[in-house]
Amino acid sequence: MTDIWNRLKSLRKSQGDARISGLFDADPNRAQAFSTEADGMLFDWSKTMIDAGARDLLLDLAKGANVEARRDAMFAGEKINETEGRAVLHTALRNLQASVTVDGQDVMPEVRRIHDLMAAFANDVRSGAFKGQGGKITDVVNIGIGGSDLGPYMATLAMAPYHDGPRTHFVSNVDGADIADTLKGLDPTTTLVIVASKTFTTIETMTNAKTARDWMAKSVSNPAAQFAALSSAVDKTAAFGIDESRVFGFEDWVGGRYSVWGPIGLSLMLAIGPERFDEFLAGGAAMDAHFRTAPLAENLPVLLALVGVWHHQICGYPTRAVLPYDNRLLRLPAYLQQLEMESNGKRVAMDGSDLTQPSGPVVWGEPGTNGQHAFYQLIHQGTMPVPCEFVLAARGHEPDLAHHHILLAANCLAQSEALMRGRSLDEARALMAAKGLTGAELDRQARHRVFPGNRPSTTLLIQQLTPYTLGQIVALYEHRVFVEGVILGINSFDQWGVELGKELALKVEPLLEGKPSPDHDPSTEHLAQVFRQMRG
Ligand SMILES: O=P(O)(O)OC[C@H]1O[C@H](O)[C@H](O)[C@@H](O)[C@@H]1O
Repeated sequence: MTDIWNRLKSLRKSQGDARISGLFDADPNRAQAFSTEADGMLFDWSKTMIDAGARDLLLDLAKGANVEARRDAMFAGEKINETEGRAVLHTALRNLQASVTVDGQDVMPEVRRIHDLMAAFANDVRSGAFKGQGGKITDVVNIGIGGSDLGPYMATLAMAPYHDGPRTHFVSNVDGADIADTLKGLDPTTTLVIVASKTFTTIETMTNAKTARDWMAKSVSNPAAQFAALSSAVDKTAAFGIDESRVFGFEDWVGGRYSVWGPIGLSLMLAIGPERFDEFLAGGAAMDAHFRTAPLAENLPVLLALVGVWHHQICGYPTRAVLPYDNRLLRLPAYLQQLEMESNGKRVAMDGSDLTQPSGPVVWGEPGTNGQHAFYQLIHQGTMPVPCEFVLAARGHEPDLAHHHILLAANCLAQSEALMRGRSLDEARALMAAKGLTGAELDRQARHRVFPGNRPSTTLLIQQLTPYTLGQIVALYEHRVFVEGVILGINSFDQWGVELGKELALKVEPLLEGKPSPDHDPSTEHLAQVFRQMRG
């Protein structure tokens, strides 16, 4: 492995100032050769500095890290999450016909049973067979945070054209503003509250759940009857008073940020109905099948991961931007931030040794075209390249607004072209000369208008954003994160890095209330003191 890493780094060095556009000049077939199609999607990774030599070495890296064996171990239910002693089987939630054993036990009958219970409940809510104390459920509030919020929230926004159920709302932040703003205007007698928490101990979620119960108790005699719970700690849900008929459980082998496929997806299922939800699962399952069977060189998650490794670990670009040209994928970047950074933002390898390569990159983004009018300035002319990952659907959902869609798509393609091509000093000078400038002023103005170009990007092109293609996209990114983690030797399925802050929050709370709380640093003590003064 060390040898392959070194060869990749020297290959990159040897590229010097070579330009991506030069790769196209050298290989007229590059656009096709560095585009990969699978199950109706196209991943174009030609606008990068990965040439045939780099591609082969990157594939060697994947082989050397035993990506295929680790993948098979994951699907087989082996306990690949070694620091928590758990299997990693979110894939089982979307492959309902599969047979999967954990500790020698077939887990699928229970997965199917819960799936069917959820579907029956969703149908009852949607039809009005399950009622609130004031009649048919009109609104659903999902209370959860992290993986118990980001997945269903992202997917529910993405699937807006398919909504034919109750309105859905999401509360995550412990900031009372979140729940106050959400509940304002809702009718407690026709609202269903879903408490989504894998552990059912997360303080933000429990605090919000109690506030929602108090809110409901002012209007209905039995608030708990309008609550449902999604959790892998089903014993704790009873203490909250939620009847077990509305408790949908899952096992600890479903990680929080991988949990949208099962009970945590209930709000999505309520919004679009169980049949559409199953199409979402089918899209994920199709990506699983592709990931398990396609050769590495044609395997979309593997290629996405290799492009990621190339840009971050080899080229040293610290971040990557995810830029969906699809307004309904508004929350995809936030969702991917958790998926990628919580999974691969780690400094030690599975065996506890220091990582020999940088951990995963910072991931960020916004939908296009909005980002163009905000931060693309830096992407085009800042000193640090930002690899961009564009996502685009060929068709929108508004036939009457097809001209909007063409304009949207034109912007997406134009951005990746501009990033690669840039604008030379000569071109900028010609522009300024055409405006009548001359001499030093022409030079000065021209320099501001130079675009260095040679900035890498990839484009994921899908036909249309449907439940099925959304499932494909989410599973694609999940497996990409997995492959990157395997290549880096990381356990992508724990998140110890979130613990310390949670622990300290419990100790800071008394400090803010002026109660004794030892062992804080002077800055924290001072901030708490001023905070108390400001509160009056
Ligand atoms: O679903 P819960 O148990 O409430 O957890 C919610 C979230 O909080 C934790 O701190 C983790 O960082 C996340 O991975 C998790 O998704």
